[in-house]
Amino acid sequence: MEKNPTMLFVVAAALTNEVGEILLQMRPEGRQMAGLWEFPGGKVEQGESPESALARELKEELGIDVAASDLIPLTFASAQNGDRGMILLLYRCTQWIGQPAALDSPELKWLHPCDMDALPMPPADVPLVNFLKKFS
Ligand SMILES: Nc1nc2c([nH]c(=O)n2[C@H]2C[C@H](O)[C@@H](COP(=O)(O)OP(=O)(O)OP(=O)(O)O)O2)c(=O)[nH]1
Repeated sequence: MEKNPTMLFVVAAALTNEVGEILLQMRPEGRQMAGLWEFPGGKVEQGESPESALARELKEELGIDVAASDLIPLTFASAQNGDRGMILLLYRCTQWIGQPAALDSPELKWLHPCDMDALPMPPADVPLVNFLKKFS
């Protein structure tokens, strides 16, 4: 990280329910990529581990409590984010406390990975969705 201080790390969760559906949220108006559907998550802040950043984002965005040990690394994507390189880390999560609520987005949707092609998502998410379609 020190050798590449411009790299942006983003963490995201494939929150998966008992029938294999995964939660997506719509990015709100006024934000970059508004209206696109994304995996809940956000940027890793200075001094945070990826897992504690993701647990923080899931609390802020959905109001749920997740233990860092329940975040299972799944896959990652590398993409350009404006003028910066971005690494997007996707974790599987099947255990949490609370009911996910749309605290930071206009809408939430549970859907199977094979149905995600029907929704507009950020370009960086394409390899993540392809991975989920293959291995979910
Ligand atoms: N959470 C999330 N972000 C994604 C996905 N795909 C993708 O390209 N991104 C991008 C969008 C944003 O440029 C960046 C995440 O930043 P964000 O703005 O949501 O982060 P944040 O919650 O920390 O918000 P902020 O404090 O910077 O406003 O990653 C995804 O599936 N989930």
